[in-house]
Amino acid sequence: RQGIGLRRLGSTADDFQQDLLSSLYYRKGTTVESASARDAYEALALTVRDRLADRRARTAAAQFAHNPRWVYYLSAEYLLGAQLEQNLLYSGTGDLAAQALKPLGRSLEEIEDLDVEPGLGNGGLGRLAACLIDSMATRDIPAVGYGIRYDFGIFKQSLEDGGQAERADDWAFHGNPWEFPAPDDRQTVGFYGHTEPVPGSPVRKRWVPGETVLGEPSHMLVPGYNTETVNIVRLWRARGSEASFDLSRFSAGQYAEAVQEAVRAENISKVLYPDDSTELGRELRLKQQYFLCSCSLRDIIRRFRLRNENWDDFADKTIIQLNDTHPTVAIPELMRLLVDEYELDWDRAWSITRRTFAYTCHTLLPEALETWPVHMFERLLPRHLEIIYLINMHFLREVEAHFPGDADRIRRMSIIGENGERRVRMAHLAVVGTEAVNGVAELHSKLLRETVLQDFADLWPAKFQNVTNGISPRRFIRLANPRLSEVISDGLGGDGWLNDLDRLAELESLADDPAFRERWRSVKRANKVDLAAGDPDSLTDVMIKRFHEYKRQQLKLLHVITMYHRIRENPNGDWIPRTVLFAGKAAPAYHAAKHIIRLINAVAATIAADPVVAPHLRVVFAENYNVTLAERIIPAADLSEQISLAGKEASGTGNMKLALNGALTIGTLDGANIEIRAHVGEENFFLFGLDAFQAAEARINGYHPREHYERDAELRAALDAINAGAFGGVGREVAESLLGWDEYLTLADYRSYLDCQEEVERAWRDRDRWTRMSILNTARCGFFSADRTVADYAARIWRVAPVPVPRED
Ligand SMILES: CCc1ccc([C@H](C)CC(=O)N[C@@H]2O[C@H](CO)[C@@H](O)[C@H](O)[C@H]2O)cc1
Repeated sequence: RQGIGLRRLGSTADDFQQDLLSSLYYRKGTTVESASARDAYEALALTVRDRLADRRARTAAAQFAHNPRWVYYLSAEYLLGAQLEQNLLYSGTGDLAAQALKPLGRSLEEIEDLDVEPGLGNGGLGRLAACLIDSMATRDIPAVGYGIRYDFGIFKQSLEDGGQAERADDWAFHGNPWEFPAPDDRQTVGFYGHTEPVPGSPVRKRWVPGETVLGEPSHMLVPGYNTETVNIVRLWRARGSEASFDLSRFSAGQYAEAVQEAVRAENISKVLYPDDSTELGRELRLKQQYFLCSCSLRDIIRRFRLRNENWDDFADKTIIQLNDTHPTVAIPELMRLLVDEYELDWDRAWSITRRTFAYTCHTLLPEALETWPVHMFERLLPRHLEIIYLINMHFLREVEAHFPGDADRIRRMSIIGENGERRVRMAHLAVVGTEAVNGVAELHSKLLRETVLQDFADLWPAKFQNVTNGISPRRFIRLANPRLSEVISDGLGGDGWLNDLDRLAELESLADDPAFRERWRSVKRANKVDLAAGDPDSLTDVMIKRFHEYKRQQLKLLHVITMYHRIRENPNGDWIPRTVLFAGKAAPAYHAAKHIIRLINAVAATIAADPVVAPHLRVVFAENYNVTLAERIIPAADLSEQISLAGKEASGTGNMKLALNGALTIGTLDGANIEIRAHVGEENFFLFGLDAFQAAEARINGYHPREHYERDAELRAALDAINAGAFGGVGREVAESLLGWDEYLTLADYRSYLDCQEEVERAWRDRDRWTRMSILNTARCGFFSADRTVADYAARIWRVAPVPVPRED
């Protein structure tokens, strides 16, 4: 195929205008006169997409020619956020777009409101995946993200009489102009069925699936910032096979039966599971995980064989990062493909497989570590269970060799859990089948080595690493906070810092400049006016994250109730006006978390209705927290609540986003809080509470939450008020669990937290001190760029180097 030259897309305002009109006429089939707002949005999206596709073509050619080691990021979740603003920024066409929309009588703001965000994730893990693929492109690393194109993303949250209500999120109801369907790259995926021996081969088997579905990919462009590279994220959607529509049944009037096979197939990618910490063990979820892995591995092998024919080069040309245990079944799937379909012998296949995969663990919660019943595996993936047994057999021999006669260790480390129902321990399989295992913050990685995965760290110490999370500065300060970005670019002479976030350190000297501090304060105030959550001069105290008892939104609530009591007891006190803003979703089946949401809204209503307290204190619950809302709240925050029980939050990434935007953190020594405090300086961080070791000790030495209730009058008053029904009779379940087991030592940390909040108020009263601390937080957050995170993965785990993409072909 000879490369015929494509006429390059012009870069002038007129070129852009012409391209927008041609998209409107030829791709939307309408005219300027009759174009709807959505027509204008889609025409604009296609015009911007073309410019990125131009770079994509050159990227694909350069990367293909280089035949590098490819990074494949396998994730069941991606929280990509809204695309238009990002792609306007990354294509440098923001002003051209605003200009070109004028003749259509449309403004960019109006059009941007039509840009939905694909909510294909729950929280931290999904957003991290999006930040990392953004940084891989920005760092010119050849990479592909693989995921699932759920028809329905994370549910839409609304409040109904103070409680969370969920509605299906049909995110692509109006279509998605940012994706390229690629039906030619469809893959066939099998389920159920049985295996048959292959004559003459002791190991190979023939799997006869009982059911097959098609996996159809569509990809979205992942542009790098200030570079030519444009990578892709490929999302798989399940379809019934061509023959899945049963015409005879249809013509017999059995309409449902006629389409049932297709419906069954499509159900696989129908909806994202909304749990972010408790595995429900649903078979459909395992089906989703295998569907993702089988489609992606076949696509990866197809790409490998385009440039390579020797299987022994596979691991040198491929590194697959497993985003938590959710895609771990990819390990036995690659073994199945290499042994059963490509007829490699077991040991050769295993050495390739182990060198191909790496695993990132994102949690410490035992209930979040996935295990699947052996009987479910046997039914759904019979061949994979056989392969897992073989992997386990070889592995336990290795354990036996290292720790002869240590039966208990064998039982603890086995991939198959035998206590009670036999279950496949996916984290064990992930550690055994990969060459690198990492946690997502120093403390988390240390606790992984010393607790949940200690046995494995004893056996393979070199395998365990840490790669502290990071965030995309393009989305979470440049796009979210243009005012602050402008102040920074003025101070640093241009926006180079967006590709080199450590340059923020140059701001430190400006912290002593009163004029700069004044500008800094006015930006924060303007962002608070935009957010309109409350009095822009009040201390905006923000807690935005998924609801979970370990994150301790309940502790923030006890502080609010105590403030409420204090103000009522001393109405004329010199109170600092404070706006407490909560946002976040609870997994629909997580009732304890939903009780906390209900109590927050009841307390908010009680305070709002109280003429004595309302002038000083306001509680707001912002509905339907997602990436777009985060981009609105973070720039307006003064105080960042990172108050999880030490040892429970693997890292956190919201903490990084808030600190980068000049919010001061009140937090425990948990996850990345520790590293944030180390970078911004202890004097610029409000620390409280037990550390991870003390928390573990407290539980071991017998923890009695009632003792704190008895001992602390303000705490007792807060809990008694809840139990007395002071807040619309809501919240008794919350008080009960705190006075009962209090799993996350909320009462133990209450007093230290309250004292720390007084420290916060003392600092707030000194505006210059607060503003200096805020500037220094931003200046010292360079480390938390996802570009640094990706550079760490590339150097220490992926062992890949950037592949530059030429500006012109
Ligand atoms: C099986 C159900 C399930 C689903 C998702 C998860 C995720 C691992 C939960 C998650 O999002 N973890 C968060 O990952 C972030 C990115 O590394 C960290 O910053 C957060 O601390 C961690 O809670 C666990 C269990």
